[in-house]
Amino acid sequence: MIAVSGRVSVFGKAIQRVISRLKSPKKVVNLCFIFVFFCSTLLTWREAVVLEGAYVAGQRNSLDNVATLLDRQLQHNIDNLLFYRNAMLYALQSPISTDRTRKSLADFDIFRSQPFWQLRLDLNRSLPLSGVSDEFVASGPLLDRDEKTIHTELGSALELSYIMRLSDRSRTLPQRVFYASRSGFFLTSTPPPNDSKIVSLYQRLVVQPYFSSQAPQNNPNRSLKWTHTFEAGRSAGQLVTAAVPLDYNGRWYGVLALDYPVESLHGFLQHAKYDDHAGTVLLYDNELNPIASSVEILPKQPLFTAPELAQIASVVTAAKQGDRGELRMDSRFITWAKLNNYDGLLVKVHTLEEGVQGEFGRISIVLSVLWMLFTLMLFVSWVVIRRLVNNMFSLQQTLTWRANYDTLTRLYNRGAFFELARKLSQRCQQQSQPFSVIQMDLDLFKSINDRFGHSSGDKVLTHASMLLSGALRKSDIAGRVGGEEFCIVLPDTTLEEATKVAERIRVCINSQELLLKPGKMVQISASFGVSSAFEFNDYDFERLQIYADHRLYNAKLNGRNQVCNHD
Ligand SMILES: Nc1nc2c(ncn2[C@@H]2O[C@H](COP(=O)(O)OP(=O)(O)OP(=O)(O)O)[C@@H](O)[C@H]2O)c(=O)[nH]1
Repeated sequence: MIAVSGRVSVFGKAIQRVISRLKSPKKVVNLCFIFVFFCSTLLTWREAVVLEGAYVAGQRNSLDNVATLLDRQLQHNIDNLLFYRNAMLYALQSPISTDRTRKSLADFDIFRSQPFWQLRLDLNRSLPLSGVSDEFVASGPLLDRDEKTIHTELGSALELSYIMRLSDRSRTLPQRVFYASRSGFFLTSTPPPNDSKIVSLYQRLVVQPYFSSQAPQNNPNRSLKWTHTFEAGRSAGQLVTAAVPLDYNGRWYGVLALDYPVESLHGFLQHAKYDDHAGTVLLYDNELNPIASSVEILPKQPLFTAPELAQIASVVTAAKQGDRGELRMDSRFITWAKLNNYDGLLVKVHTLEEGVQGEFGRISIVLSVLWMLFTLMLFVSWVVIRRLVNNMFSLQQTLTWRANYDTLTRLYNRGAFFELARKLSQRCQQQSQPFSVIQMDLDLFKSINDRFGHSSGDKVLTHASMLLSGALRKSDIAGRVGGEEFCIVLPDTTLEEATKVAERIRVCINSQELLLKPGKMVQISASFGVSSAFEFNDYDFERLQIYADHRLYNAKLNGRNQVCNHD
């Protein structure tokens, strides 16, 4: 406790020392206000930093919610897709032969050369298999109707058609699931009627990149691949597809895939619940082509220019799946998230206008306004206090001046003059220098007052003191010691030199005529008494002043307007 109070007092003393060094109170006031301004700005800035952190976290959470929701949905669908592949693999491994499958396979053998055909086990509980002719298959470079495996594959697909029929259709993200076989048939969750469209449908399935990309030479890892049938500026008919190959016993049978129409992704983003509902969420593919967005109609101008997209790409290319991040782009705040179950990017763009309208924007505005108000108040109080301090300072200076000077003649008054004269005499004594005193009195001053009035007398006093000051060196000092009596001390000056100075002043005063009233010129004169320290071997100022006064009296007696330096 003692140590703490000791430290505080040391600190207080240090502050006092600094303040005492800053002699001007104006400087102290300026310093105090700068300190308060600096502290308030620092606090506001700290609040702004905290607020910004909360804003960034809010934006990140907002996008995270959408990313997690989309990821969960995609994960569920991909799990289903892999389940369908496993079901096909089990069926290929252990085919089930029932009357119905045998009948369907027999139908296939009958219809296989027709341009299109359809097999269905149970109208209510399974989906139809739709197929094309042997001739069509023979013409496709990736197609192959292998006689040894075709029946087993068809049987397995018929089994799958039961399972696919059971799948839940009430999904947040509408999609289509299908199996496209290299053997010239397909099974889809959105089956076509048994008509000529089957051929064009199958044709479309097997020419798309999601089919060809699953050929062993194109996908040696046999992994899931995402592909897009994408056309910039057009969303109708565009698809985002996840596809897995179906391989068994060294043969590539076909592709199991699910595709999302871009509209369904669009709808998903529009209805996804994210906290602030402000900003635009966009889904990009791995080449940063926009696929879907949370706004109904995207602005005609792309949201990002090519260099901005390149900037985003440079940040996200090194990122792994599931990574999140943010960056600032002019006035926009961009948050991005790489999805776990899709090799694309989810981006949220939050503009400055949206930010200002949001909660954080409002708090920031209030904070800025408060800071500005405080700064304004601080400035106003600074102006007022500075004015007060200025007034006090000039009042103090006036009082100090009045305490030391005579207001009429602007020479030292008696008290201040005697104090200074004493110090000067002591200094000269210490340095064994000569020291002289001149006592001066205006001649017949009373008659000037009587003839011309008191104010004219004042004018004469002012005039005489001005001539007196002008005749002195810098080291000499003069003071008004009585009504029309003046005293001058001259350090480092002998009696002879002082007498010369007195004579010079006398001549100066007497040589000029003074206009006291219109047409009334007067010539004034003064008498002088001079004494010096060497002469009396005495440096006591009061005594020297008395000697000089005595000699002044002699000068008056001898007829005035003269200098007397002896008794
Ligand atoms: N106008 C004016 N008169 C002053 C002031 N102080 C003193 N006096 C007047 O100065 C006069 C001094 O008169 P005296 O002491 O009789 O001396 P004198 O008339 O100068 O005559 P001698 O000294 O003998 O030459 C008085 O009448 C004072 O009233 C002042 O500040 N202003």
